[in-house]
Amino acid sequence: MSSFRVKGGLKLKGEITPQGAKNEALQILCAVLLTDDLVTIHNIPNIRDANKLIELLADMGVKVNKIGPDSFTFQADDVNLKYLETPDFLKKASALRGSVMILGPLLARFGTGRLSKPGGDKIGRRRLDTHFFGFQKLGAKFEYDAAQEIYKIDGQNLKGAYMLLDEASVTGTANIVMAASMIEGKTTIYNAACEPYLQQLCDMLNRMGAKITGIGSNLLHIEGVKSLSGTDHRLLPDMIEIGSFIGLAAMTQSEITIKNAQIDRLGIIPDTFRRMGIKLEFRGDDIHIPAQDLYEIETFIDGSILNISDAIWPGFTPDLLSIVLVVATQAKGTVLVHQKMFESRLFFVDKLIDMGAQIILCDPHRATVIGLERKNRLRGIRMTSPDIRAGVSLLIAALSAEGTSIIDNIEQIDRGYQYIDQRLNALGADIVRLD
Ligand SMILES: CC(=O)N[C@H]1[C@@H](OP(=O)(O)OP(=O)(O)OC[C@H]2O[C@@H](n3ccc(=O)[nH]c3=O)[C@H](O)[C@@H]2O)O[C@H](CO)[C@@H](O)[C@@H]1O
Ligand SMILES: C=C(OP(=O)(O)O)C(=O)O
Repeated sequence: MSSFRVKGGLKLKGEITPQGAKNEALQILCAVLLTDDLVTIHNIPNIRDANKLIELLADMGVKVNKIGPDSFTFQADDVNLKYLETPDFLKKASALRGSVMILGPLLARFGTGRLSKPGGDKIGRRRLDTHFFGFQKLGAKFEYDAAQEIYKIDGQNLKGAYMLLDEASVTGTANIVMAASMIEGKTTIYNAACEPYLQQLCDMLNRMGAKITGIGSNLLHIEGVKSLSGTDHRLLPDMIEIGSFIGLAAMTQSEITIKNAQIDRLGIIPDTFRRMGIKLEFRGDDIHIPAQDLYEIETFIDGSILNISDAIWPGFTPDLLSIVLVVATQAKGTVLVHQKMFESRLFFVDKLIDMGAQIILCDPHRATVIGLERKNRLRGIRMTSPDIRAGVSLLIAALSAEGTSIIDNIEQIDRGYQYIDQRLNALGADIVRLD
């Protein structure tokens, strides 16, 4: 288990370029299984989850070649389906959440798929029902071996169908879209997730020869095709990393410019930080955050306390609520953070309270933060990172705190933020990795 030693209280300054998007990478990497042609992907972040998925694909027989610092080619022309039965596959697949999206491509292309319970953050119940409901609608047979925790999915001659998803699951929609793109007939998915990463996946599949319309909406139409061909794809900048850097700049009173942020794909994220009183300036496609002594959280029009909650896209992503929460600890004003999707994502506030923050955890889903207005600094402490986004929030808290903090279990942070210590140190932070 590795740790970060973080010296607090330093102001950062400079430019930072966001990495390629983690959650897009996981969808796009799985899509390489849909064709025996060459697929080239650029801007792949060097993070644990992407690397583990690339390794898994290689173990399945996909030919993987690194052709640039963040560019890879993939060719799935000789997939070893027998490998799916091995304990090695089941162990590796369960190490990350994104591996679940190999099922759709495997089903469409080979009529079969196997997976052990996928990993990812322990941030509450993370059911997969929507994925299997969708596959079943297409005619697949689903079996869950509870003793071994293995999901089995089989189905030759699948046929397109109409389906109304029980929830707009992000990875579920990606999985069903990939399965439906290469089977007979027309599939309609209503209540589909529609976030930018899914739009990117659908655009990529269309470039490969798929026929998907309704992209960007919650009603997708997919006309199945017989085969898909190779393509070239570039991942978007990671919007969660961008939000994290906005929060970091505000908390540490730093002047930071986030380069090439693809602002048009960030949805409601910039305005949500603006509601917290953080000044953001768009300079072309860069986001400039000036050093701010104090930021004041808005109230609602009637004067009542601001409530920031997550919602499916185009609502505010749940992955940035932990950042919002930590940023609020030094603001002027009060905010109610309501994490509707996940029931275990707010427990990390006890660490912020130990650091001196004023937070009332109302219940597992809601926390009220009363900003300290910088009258008191947070204090550096030793703490453990429970999940990827709480981990980065604790890192932001530690960077703004008085004294030194140790953050343990930083493998969680490494899951989704590439070279975060080196990149922030280049802006003037003092973070030491202790192995
Ligand atoms: C690898 C990946 O891409 N992970 C992301 C993906 O996870 P993932 O695809 O696993 O998340 P889902 O969209 O399936 O659902 C997330 C949670 O929200 C609940 N839910 C979902 C939809 C809905 O309409 N109502 C509802 O309550 C689900 O029951 C579940 O507990 O999307 C999540 C929601 O944006 C993000 O937090 C994850 O970072
Ligand atoms: C929860 C997240 O990731 P995963 O779905 O991979 O656990 C996240 O990226 O915030």
